Amino acid sequence: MKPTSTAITGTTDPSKAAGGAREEKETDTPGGVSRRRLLRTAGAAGAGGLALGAAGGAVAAAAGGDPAPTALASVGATAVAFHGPHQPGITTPLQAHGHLAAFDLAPGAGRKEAAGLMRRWSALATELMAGEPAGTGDTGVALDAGPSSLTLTFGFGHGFFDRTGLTDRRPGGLDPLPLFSADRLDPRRSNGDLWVQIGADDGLVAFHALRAVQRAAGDAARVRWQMTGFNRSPGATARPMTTRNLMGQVDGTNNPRPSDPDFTRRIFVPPAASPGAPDAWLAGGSYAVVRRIRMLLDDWEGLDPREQERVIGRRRADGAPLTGGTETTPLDLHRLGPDGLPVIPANAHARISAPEQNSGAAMLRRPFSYHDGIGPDGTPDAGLLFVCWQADPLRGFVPVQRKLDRGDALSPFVRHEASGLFAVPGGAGRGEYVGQRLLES
Ligand SMILES: C=CC1=C(C)c2cc3[nH]c(cc4nc(cc5[nH]c(cc1n2)c(C)c5CCC(=O)O)C(CCC(=O)O)=C4C)c(C)c3C=C
Ligand SMILES: [Fe+2]
Repeated sequence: MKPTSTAITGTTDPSKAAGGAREEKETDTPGGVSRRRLLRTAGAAGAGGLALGAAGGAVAAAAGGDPAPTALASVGATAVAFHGPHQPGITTPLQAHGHLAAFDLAPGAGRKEAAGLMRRWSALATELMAGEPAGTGDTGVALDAGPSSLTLTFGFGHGFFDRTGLTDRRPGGLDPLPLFSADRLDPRRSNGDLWVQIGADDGLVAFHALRAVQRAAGDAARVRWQMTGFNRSPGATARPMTTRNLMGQVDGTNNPRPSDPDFTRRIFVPPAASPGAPDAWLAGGSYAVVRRIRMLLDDWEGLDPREQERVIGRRRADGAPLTGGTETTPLDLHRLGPDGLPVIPANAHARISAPEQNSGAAMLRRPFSYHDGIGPDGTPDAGLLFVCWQADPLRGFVPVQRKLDRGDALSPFVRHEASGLFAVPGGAGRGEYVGQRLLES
């Protein structure tokens, strides 16, 4: 099916918005329409503010001809840049579809094979994120679609450094996370030598990228685990909103914002004190903590909605604090109710996890919901693929989770089932691959 669109809002890539100033080769779809041309059409329409009717393609088809290519909807046309100071997929707005995958280097594979793999994956990410096919052997799954905000993000786990003979370059932030008392972790679905996060606003584009990543791994690495998640689709709500999780809560309100003065310091690894420091290669990178957190939805949904709100400390309808205001009003942690007790309970999740309760510890939460079917007892295997980003896990996830583990009102309704910690290198410059500064040092 050819893409049609109802409105075009342009892309995040100025070269596309300008109507295809880029030089890459064009590739033909089976219908004879170049994907490159489709993207250019979208960009040109976006630049001119043109709105196209969804019926356009249907009219052409009814006339018996091959329908003229029409511009992609803005959802499909939006492209995220792969090259830059930081990898994509960290500050990129949440996408509707996500895949997380961990790989282990294959027996016998070492630094040379790891470097080759990162070179291949970086080239692949550059193509796919621009809406290009994955080289000559493309599977065709995404042929009709634009980049759809696709991002690919790559990280290294603890074992990667031993396997590649780079143990002395392993950053301290990769020391294993402590085991928390409520953890019920499955080691087969935890950690891994390499980690890939894929996000896109189209399910086929996301799957296509996952499959291409797996194929490009070749003999160098094997999938250790893979998880699939989702978020709200762009355009599903009347106005852009913070997404909801599967408990129905507005989730992500009090995230650090790129406009915050301390955002970069909190989320990205600073330049090393000396160029020879073991983790100098990680400057501009970040650490991702990944947790598969199952929600015990039957228990949660059995709770009175007012009790649900006290568990979090925010209203379910709009995410506003129980102390009043709107979603973005700060929590008033000191306000007492007529009973003399805090309006936001002492064990409310938002209170316990707030930076002011944790010596300023903060992280950028960027999760996907997941649903992996319904068990024989009727229980949904559903919850949150919790992904959070920070410059140092010991000043982000760890102290907050330690505190949540001791007395979070949400704990009886969730179960941490898998965990991963990955060092995510800074972004690649043009002609560079992700991790090159480590692997070729
Ligand atoms: C260790 C870190 C955290 C885990 C694990 C975690 C799990 C988790 N959270 C929710 C739902 C909500 N969390 C909210 C806020 C919030 N959560 C964390 C940290 C972890 N959450 C932080 C740092 C914050 C921000 C606190 C603040 O500054 O106010 C909220 C409120 C809305 C918001 O700010 O996003 C909700 C809702 C679930 C369901 C969950 C595990 C499944
Ligand atoms: Fe939370």
